[in-house]
Amino acid sequence: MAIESPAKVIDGKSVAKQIREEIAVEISRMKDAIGVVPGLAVILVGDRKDSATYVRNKKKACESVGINSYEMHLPDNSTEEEVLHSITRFNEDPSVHGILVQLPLPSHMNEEKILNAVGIEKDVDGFHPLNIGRLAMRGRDPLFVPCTPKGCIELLHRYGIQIKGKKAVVLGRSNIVGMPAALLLQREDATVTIVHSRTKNAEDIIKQADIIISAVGQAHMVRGSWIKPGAVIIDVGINPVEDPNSPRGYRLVGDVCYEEAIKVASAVTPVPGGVGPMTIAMLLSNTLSSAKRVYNFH
Ligand SMILES: NC(=O)C1=CN([C@@H]2O[C@H](COP(=O)(O)OP(=O)(O)OC[C@H]3O[C@@H](n4cnc5c(N)ncnc54)[C@H](OP(=O)(O)O)[C@@H]3O)[C@@H](O)[C@H]2O)C=CC1
Ligand SMILES: Nc1nc(=O)c2c([nH]1)NC[C@@H]1CN(c3ccc(C(=O)N[C@@H](CCC(=O)O)C(=O)O)cc3)C=[N+]21
Repeated sequence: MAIESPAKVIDGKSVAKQIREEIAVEISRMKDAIGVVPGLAVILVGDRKDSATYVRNKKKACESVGINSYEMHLPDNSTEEEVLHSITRFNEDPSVHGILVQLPLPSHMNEEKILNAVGIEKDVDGFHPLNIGRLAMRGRDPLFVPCTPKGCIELLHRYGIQIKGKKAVVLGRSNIVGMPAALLLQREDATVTIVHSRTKNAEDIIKQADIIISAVGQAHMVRGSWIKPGAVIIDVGINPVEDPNSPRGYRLVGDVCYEEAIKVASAVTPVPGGVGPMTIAMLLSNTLSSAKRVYNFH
């Protein structure tokens, strides 16, 4: 009987902690040398509970590494002009090096118009079309790479997983995760296929992948039988499922059926504790590089 080698858990939580420690060292080095402390501004519109939690976590993470954080909380019924006004203020404020507009915005707002207003040199989310355009072009470099896809690639690098020449499948094509993740994998010389809601035979395509990055937002969609033995799985999905045994009444699971995947794959990220903490670590990293760029400090 063949002995299955157990899949390796890709521990995003501990890698993120290590990255935060590296960032903290850099921040104190910069403060000592030139007296500058990086600043991140977060704009939150409305009262979505999940968004409020994310914003709180980002603030805590800033504090833990020594980044100044500024928060603008606007009510759900604010006008687009009010949001644009806060963005302009932060664009002009020299103590702010990164601006993040928490998504989703209330449905009456034009997301494109609002995200375009963030100065590209402070766009630490990497959502500005000019940043995405540069990410897509050969020989060009964006000022900032979107945090979640960057966190996925960073996990692969830190676990010594080769990307070059590999077959990668990305599930999902959103502007904030799937599409930039596919662009990044391609820049790393993977051969990339994107699966979305209109894809036929998704299972067959996924089964060929050496590397899977999943960002569809469908609990447990990817089953163990869809995975090639030895594949590496980065599960971005964060999906609440009912769980009467959990104090909140629900728990979070990924897009991939973890219990099945761990038996087939060579490495898997858990949810929670995988990509989520990396997203926040990359946001801190982008904010630090933004401040370094302003002062030409290396
Ligand atoms: N860990 C982290 O840091 C982060 C996690 N997330 C999580 O990642 C997930 C995806 O987020 P986001 O990209 O914003 O989501 P979106 O809803 O914007 O995009 C989902 C994508 O998945 C595709 N899709 C949906 N259902 C299926 C299906 N059954 N088969 C194949 N493709 C499908 C959609 O296809 P189509 O384009 O055809 O509609 C779309 O491209 C969510 O669970 C979210 O909570 C998001 C951001 C950060
Ligand atoms: N402008 C903008 N930028 C974003 O980057 C952005 C956004 N809007 N809107 C929402 C999504 C979602 N997102 C997450 C970040 C961290 C965790 C995270 O840290 N999760 C933990 C814990 C989750 C928990 O327990 O609640 C984990 O997976 O271990 C999750 C999700 C960033 N997003």
